[in-house]
Formats: sequence, C-alpha cells, structure tokens
Amino acid sequence: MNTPETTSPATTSPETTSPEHVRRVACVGAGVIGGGWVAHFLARGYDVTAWDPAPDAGRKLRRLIDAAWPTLTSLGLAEGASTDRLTVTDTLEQAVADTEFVQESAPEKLDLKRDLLARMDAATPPGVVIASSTSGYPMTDMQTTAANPSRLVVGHPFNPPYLIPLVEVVGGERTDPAAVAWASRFYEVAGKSVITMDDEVPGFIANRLQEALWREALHMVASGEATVRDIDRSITEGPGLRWAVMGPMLTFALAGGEGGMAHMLDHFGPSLKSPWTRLEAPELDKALYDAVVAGCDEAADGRSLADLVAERDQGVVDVLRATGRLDRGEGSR
Ligand SMILES: NC(=O)C1=CN([C@@H]2O[C@H](COP(=O)(O)OP(=O)(O)OC[C@H]3O[C@@H](n4cnc5c(N)ncnc54)[C@H](O)[C@@H]3O)[C@@H](O)[C@H]2O)C=CC1
Ligand SMILES: C[N+](C)(C)CC(=O)CC(=O)[O-]
Repeated sequence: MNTPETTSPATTSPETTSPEHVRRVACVGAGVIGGGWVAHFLARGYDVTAWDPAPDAGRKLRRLIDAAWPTLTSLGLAEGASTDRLTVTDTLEQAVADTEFVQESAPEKLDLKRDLLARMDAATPPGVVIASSTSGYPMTDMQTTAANPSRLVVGHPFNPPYLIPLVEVVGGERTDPAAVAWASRFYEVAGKSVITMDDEVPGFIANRLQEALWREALHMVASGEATVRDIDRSITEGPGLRWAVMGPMLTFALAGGEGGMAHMLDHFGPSLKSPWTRLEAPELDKALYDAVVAGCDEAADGRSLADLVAERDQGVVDVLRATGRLDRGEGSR
C-alpha cells in the first residue's frame, strides 16, 4: 500500500505516484483555506507537511485543526488518520521535498502566486502535480515563470475545505491535460466532489455564480434597498434551502410545473431580461465597504468567530447528513 505506483498515461511523468497511492501531501500557505486543506487531508489519513512564512502560522494552524477535529471525528476519520501526521516545516523547500501532491493556498495576489508557483516547481520532485487554491486567477496567468508549467493546475476549494465537498479543477494553456486528469482523480480519491473544466472559465463555475449573487447583494446594500441581515436571511430562509438539495437549474425547472423548464422560460423569460441586464459591478467605495462590514458585525450579534465557525460547520454537517451526502469518499482513504 505504501509503494508508490509508477504509471504512464494519466500522469505528467513516470515518477508520478498514481492518485490512489498518494500518501504524502504538502500544503503551502496555511491560513483559512490552507489550514482547512490540512485538516481535510489529515482526516483522510494522509501525511501532511505544511509551510507558511507567518511567524505564528504553526500555532494558528494547530488551533484551526483542533477546532475542526471533533467534527471530522464525528464524520468518521480514515484509518490511521491523526493530527500527529502533520509536520510544520521551517522552509517551503522542506515541505515539498518528498511530497506526492502540493496544494498552494497563499494570498490572492498574482505576482506572489507567480513567484511562489515557480519556487514550488523548482523544489518539488519531478512529475508531482501542484494545485493552486486561487479563487479566480486563470492558471495561464500564474504559470508564466515556472520552469515546468505543465504540472500546474487550479484546484479551487470552498470554505471550509474539510466540509464542503466541491473542488473546481482546471489547467492553463501550458498545463498538460494529464495533470488536470490526475488532480481530478486525486481529489476524488481524497473524498472531494470534483468539477473539471476543459477550458479556463472566467471565475470558474461556482464562484462565477456566487459573484453574480454577491454583486447584486452589494448593490442592494449600497443603495439602502436591503440590510446585510435581510440579504442573508433571504437566502437561508429561501432559495438556499432548495439549493442544498437541487441546483438553480432543476429548481427553476420545477417552477414550470408540468411544462418544466420550457414553460418556465416561456412564462418568465421575457420578464427576466431586465434583471439579467440591469446592473454593472457596484463601486466598492468606503461607504459600501463600511456598510457591509458593520452589517456583518451586527448580523453576528455578539457571536465570536469561533462561535460562527462552529455554527456553520454543524449546520453544513447536518445538511450533508440530511441529504445523504456524507459517504462521498471512495473508501480508499
Ligand atoms: N477564504 C476563502 O473563502 C477562500 C479562499 N480561496 C483562495 O485560497 C487562497 C488563500 O486564501 P485564504 O486562506 O483565505 O487567505 P489567508 O489570508 O487566510 O491565508 C493566506 C496564508 O498565506 C500565507 N502566506 C503569505 N505569503 C505567503 C507566501 N509567499 N507563501 C506561502 N504562504 C504565504 C499567510 O501567512 C497566510 O497564512 C487564495 O488564493 C484564495 O483566493 C479559495 C477558496 C475560498
Ligand atoms: C470569497 N471567495 C471568492 C474567496 C470565495 C471562494 O472562492 C469560494 C468559497 O468558499 O465560497
């Protein structure tokens, strides 16, 4: 089981471990998302190395894992899974030196990602796939300075990566499609639900949808049409309940009754044209910035960050349980 399998077609080089045989994963950047990835991979039984340049990163990472571990334990850990299998390294090079997969989760700054991916590529064993958690940069723009861009892919998670199944996978112009296929398969084996894009879709798929929703939310706050609380309740008490079960397409097909989506489009299509085309992105000026921040503080209603994270995690677990989506792994991890 611990012997790395050397394979040819679905890999980027003969040294590549097959997705099913990966045991060692490196996480570069260990903030909200990198830390969430670490917790996920540990719970799935991997040996994890992590590196983050912040002086207190190791302490924060262990705090995040400690907070998530009871939930992950209640969901069922993979055989042998343990927080002891985490090694926080002093350097990036140590973290990736002996790894079989790398997940980068550094700040969303294009130059930083470019430099970091080039550095990671130089230090990572040949053939090992390196994925970026970027929430929006196309890999084509990030892989410009790496010596081996063919192994660089986007693996975009959702917060928290240890609970939300989805990962969006896509390569750049210089990525080998075999690396994209490898990453997609690896994430599946590691218990994620994967959407693979053949071409770079601006904003990926789920984030593009979220951004459209958020754009309208910001407009409503900016214009005083709705409070932050109204906006959140409008989703949690309304469409959000349906979206956990069925996406926006099938949900609206049901709105057409017996006539399905065809009737829905005939009936509502013409009246939807105005909302589709009405608004541009709002200006994120100081007034809007302050209103959104203050509105979120008010909506938190005295709950601490730790309270909110615990509440969100329990809610997501309840939804996953209620909709029969807990057994999403393939059993190999
Ligand atoms: N926060 C979110 O909801 C989501 C974020 N993402 C993406 O994940 C990535 C990380 O975002 P967050 O975790 O939210 O940010 P964060 O600010 O919580 O964490 C970033 C971490 O990177 C570290 N860092 C700074 N410079 C670095 C470098 N040169 N090399 C390695 N690490 C470095 C920081 O010390 C920090 O711990 C971004 O690309 C973001 O777009 C993706 C999905 C969701
Ligand atoms: C806010 N965000 C764009 C960083 C969010 C994501 O990328 C995904 C998520 O967790 O919703």
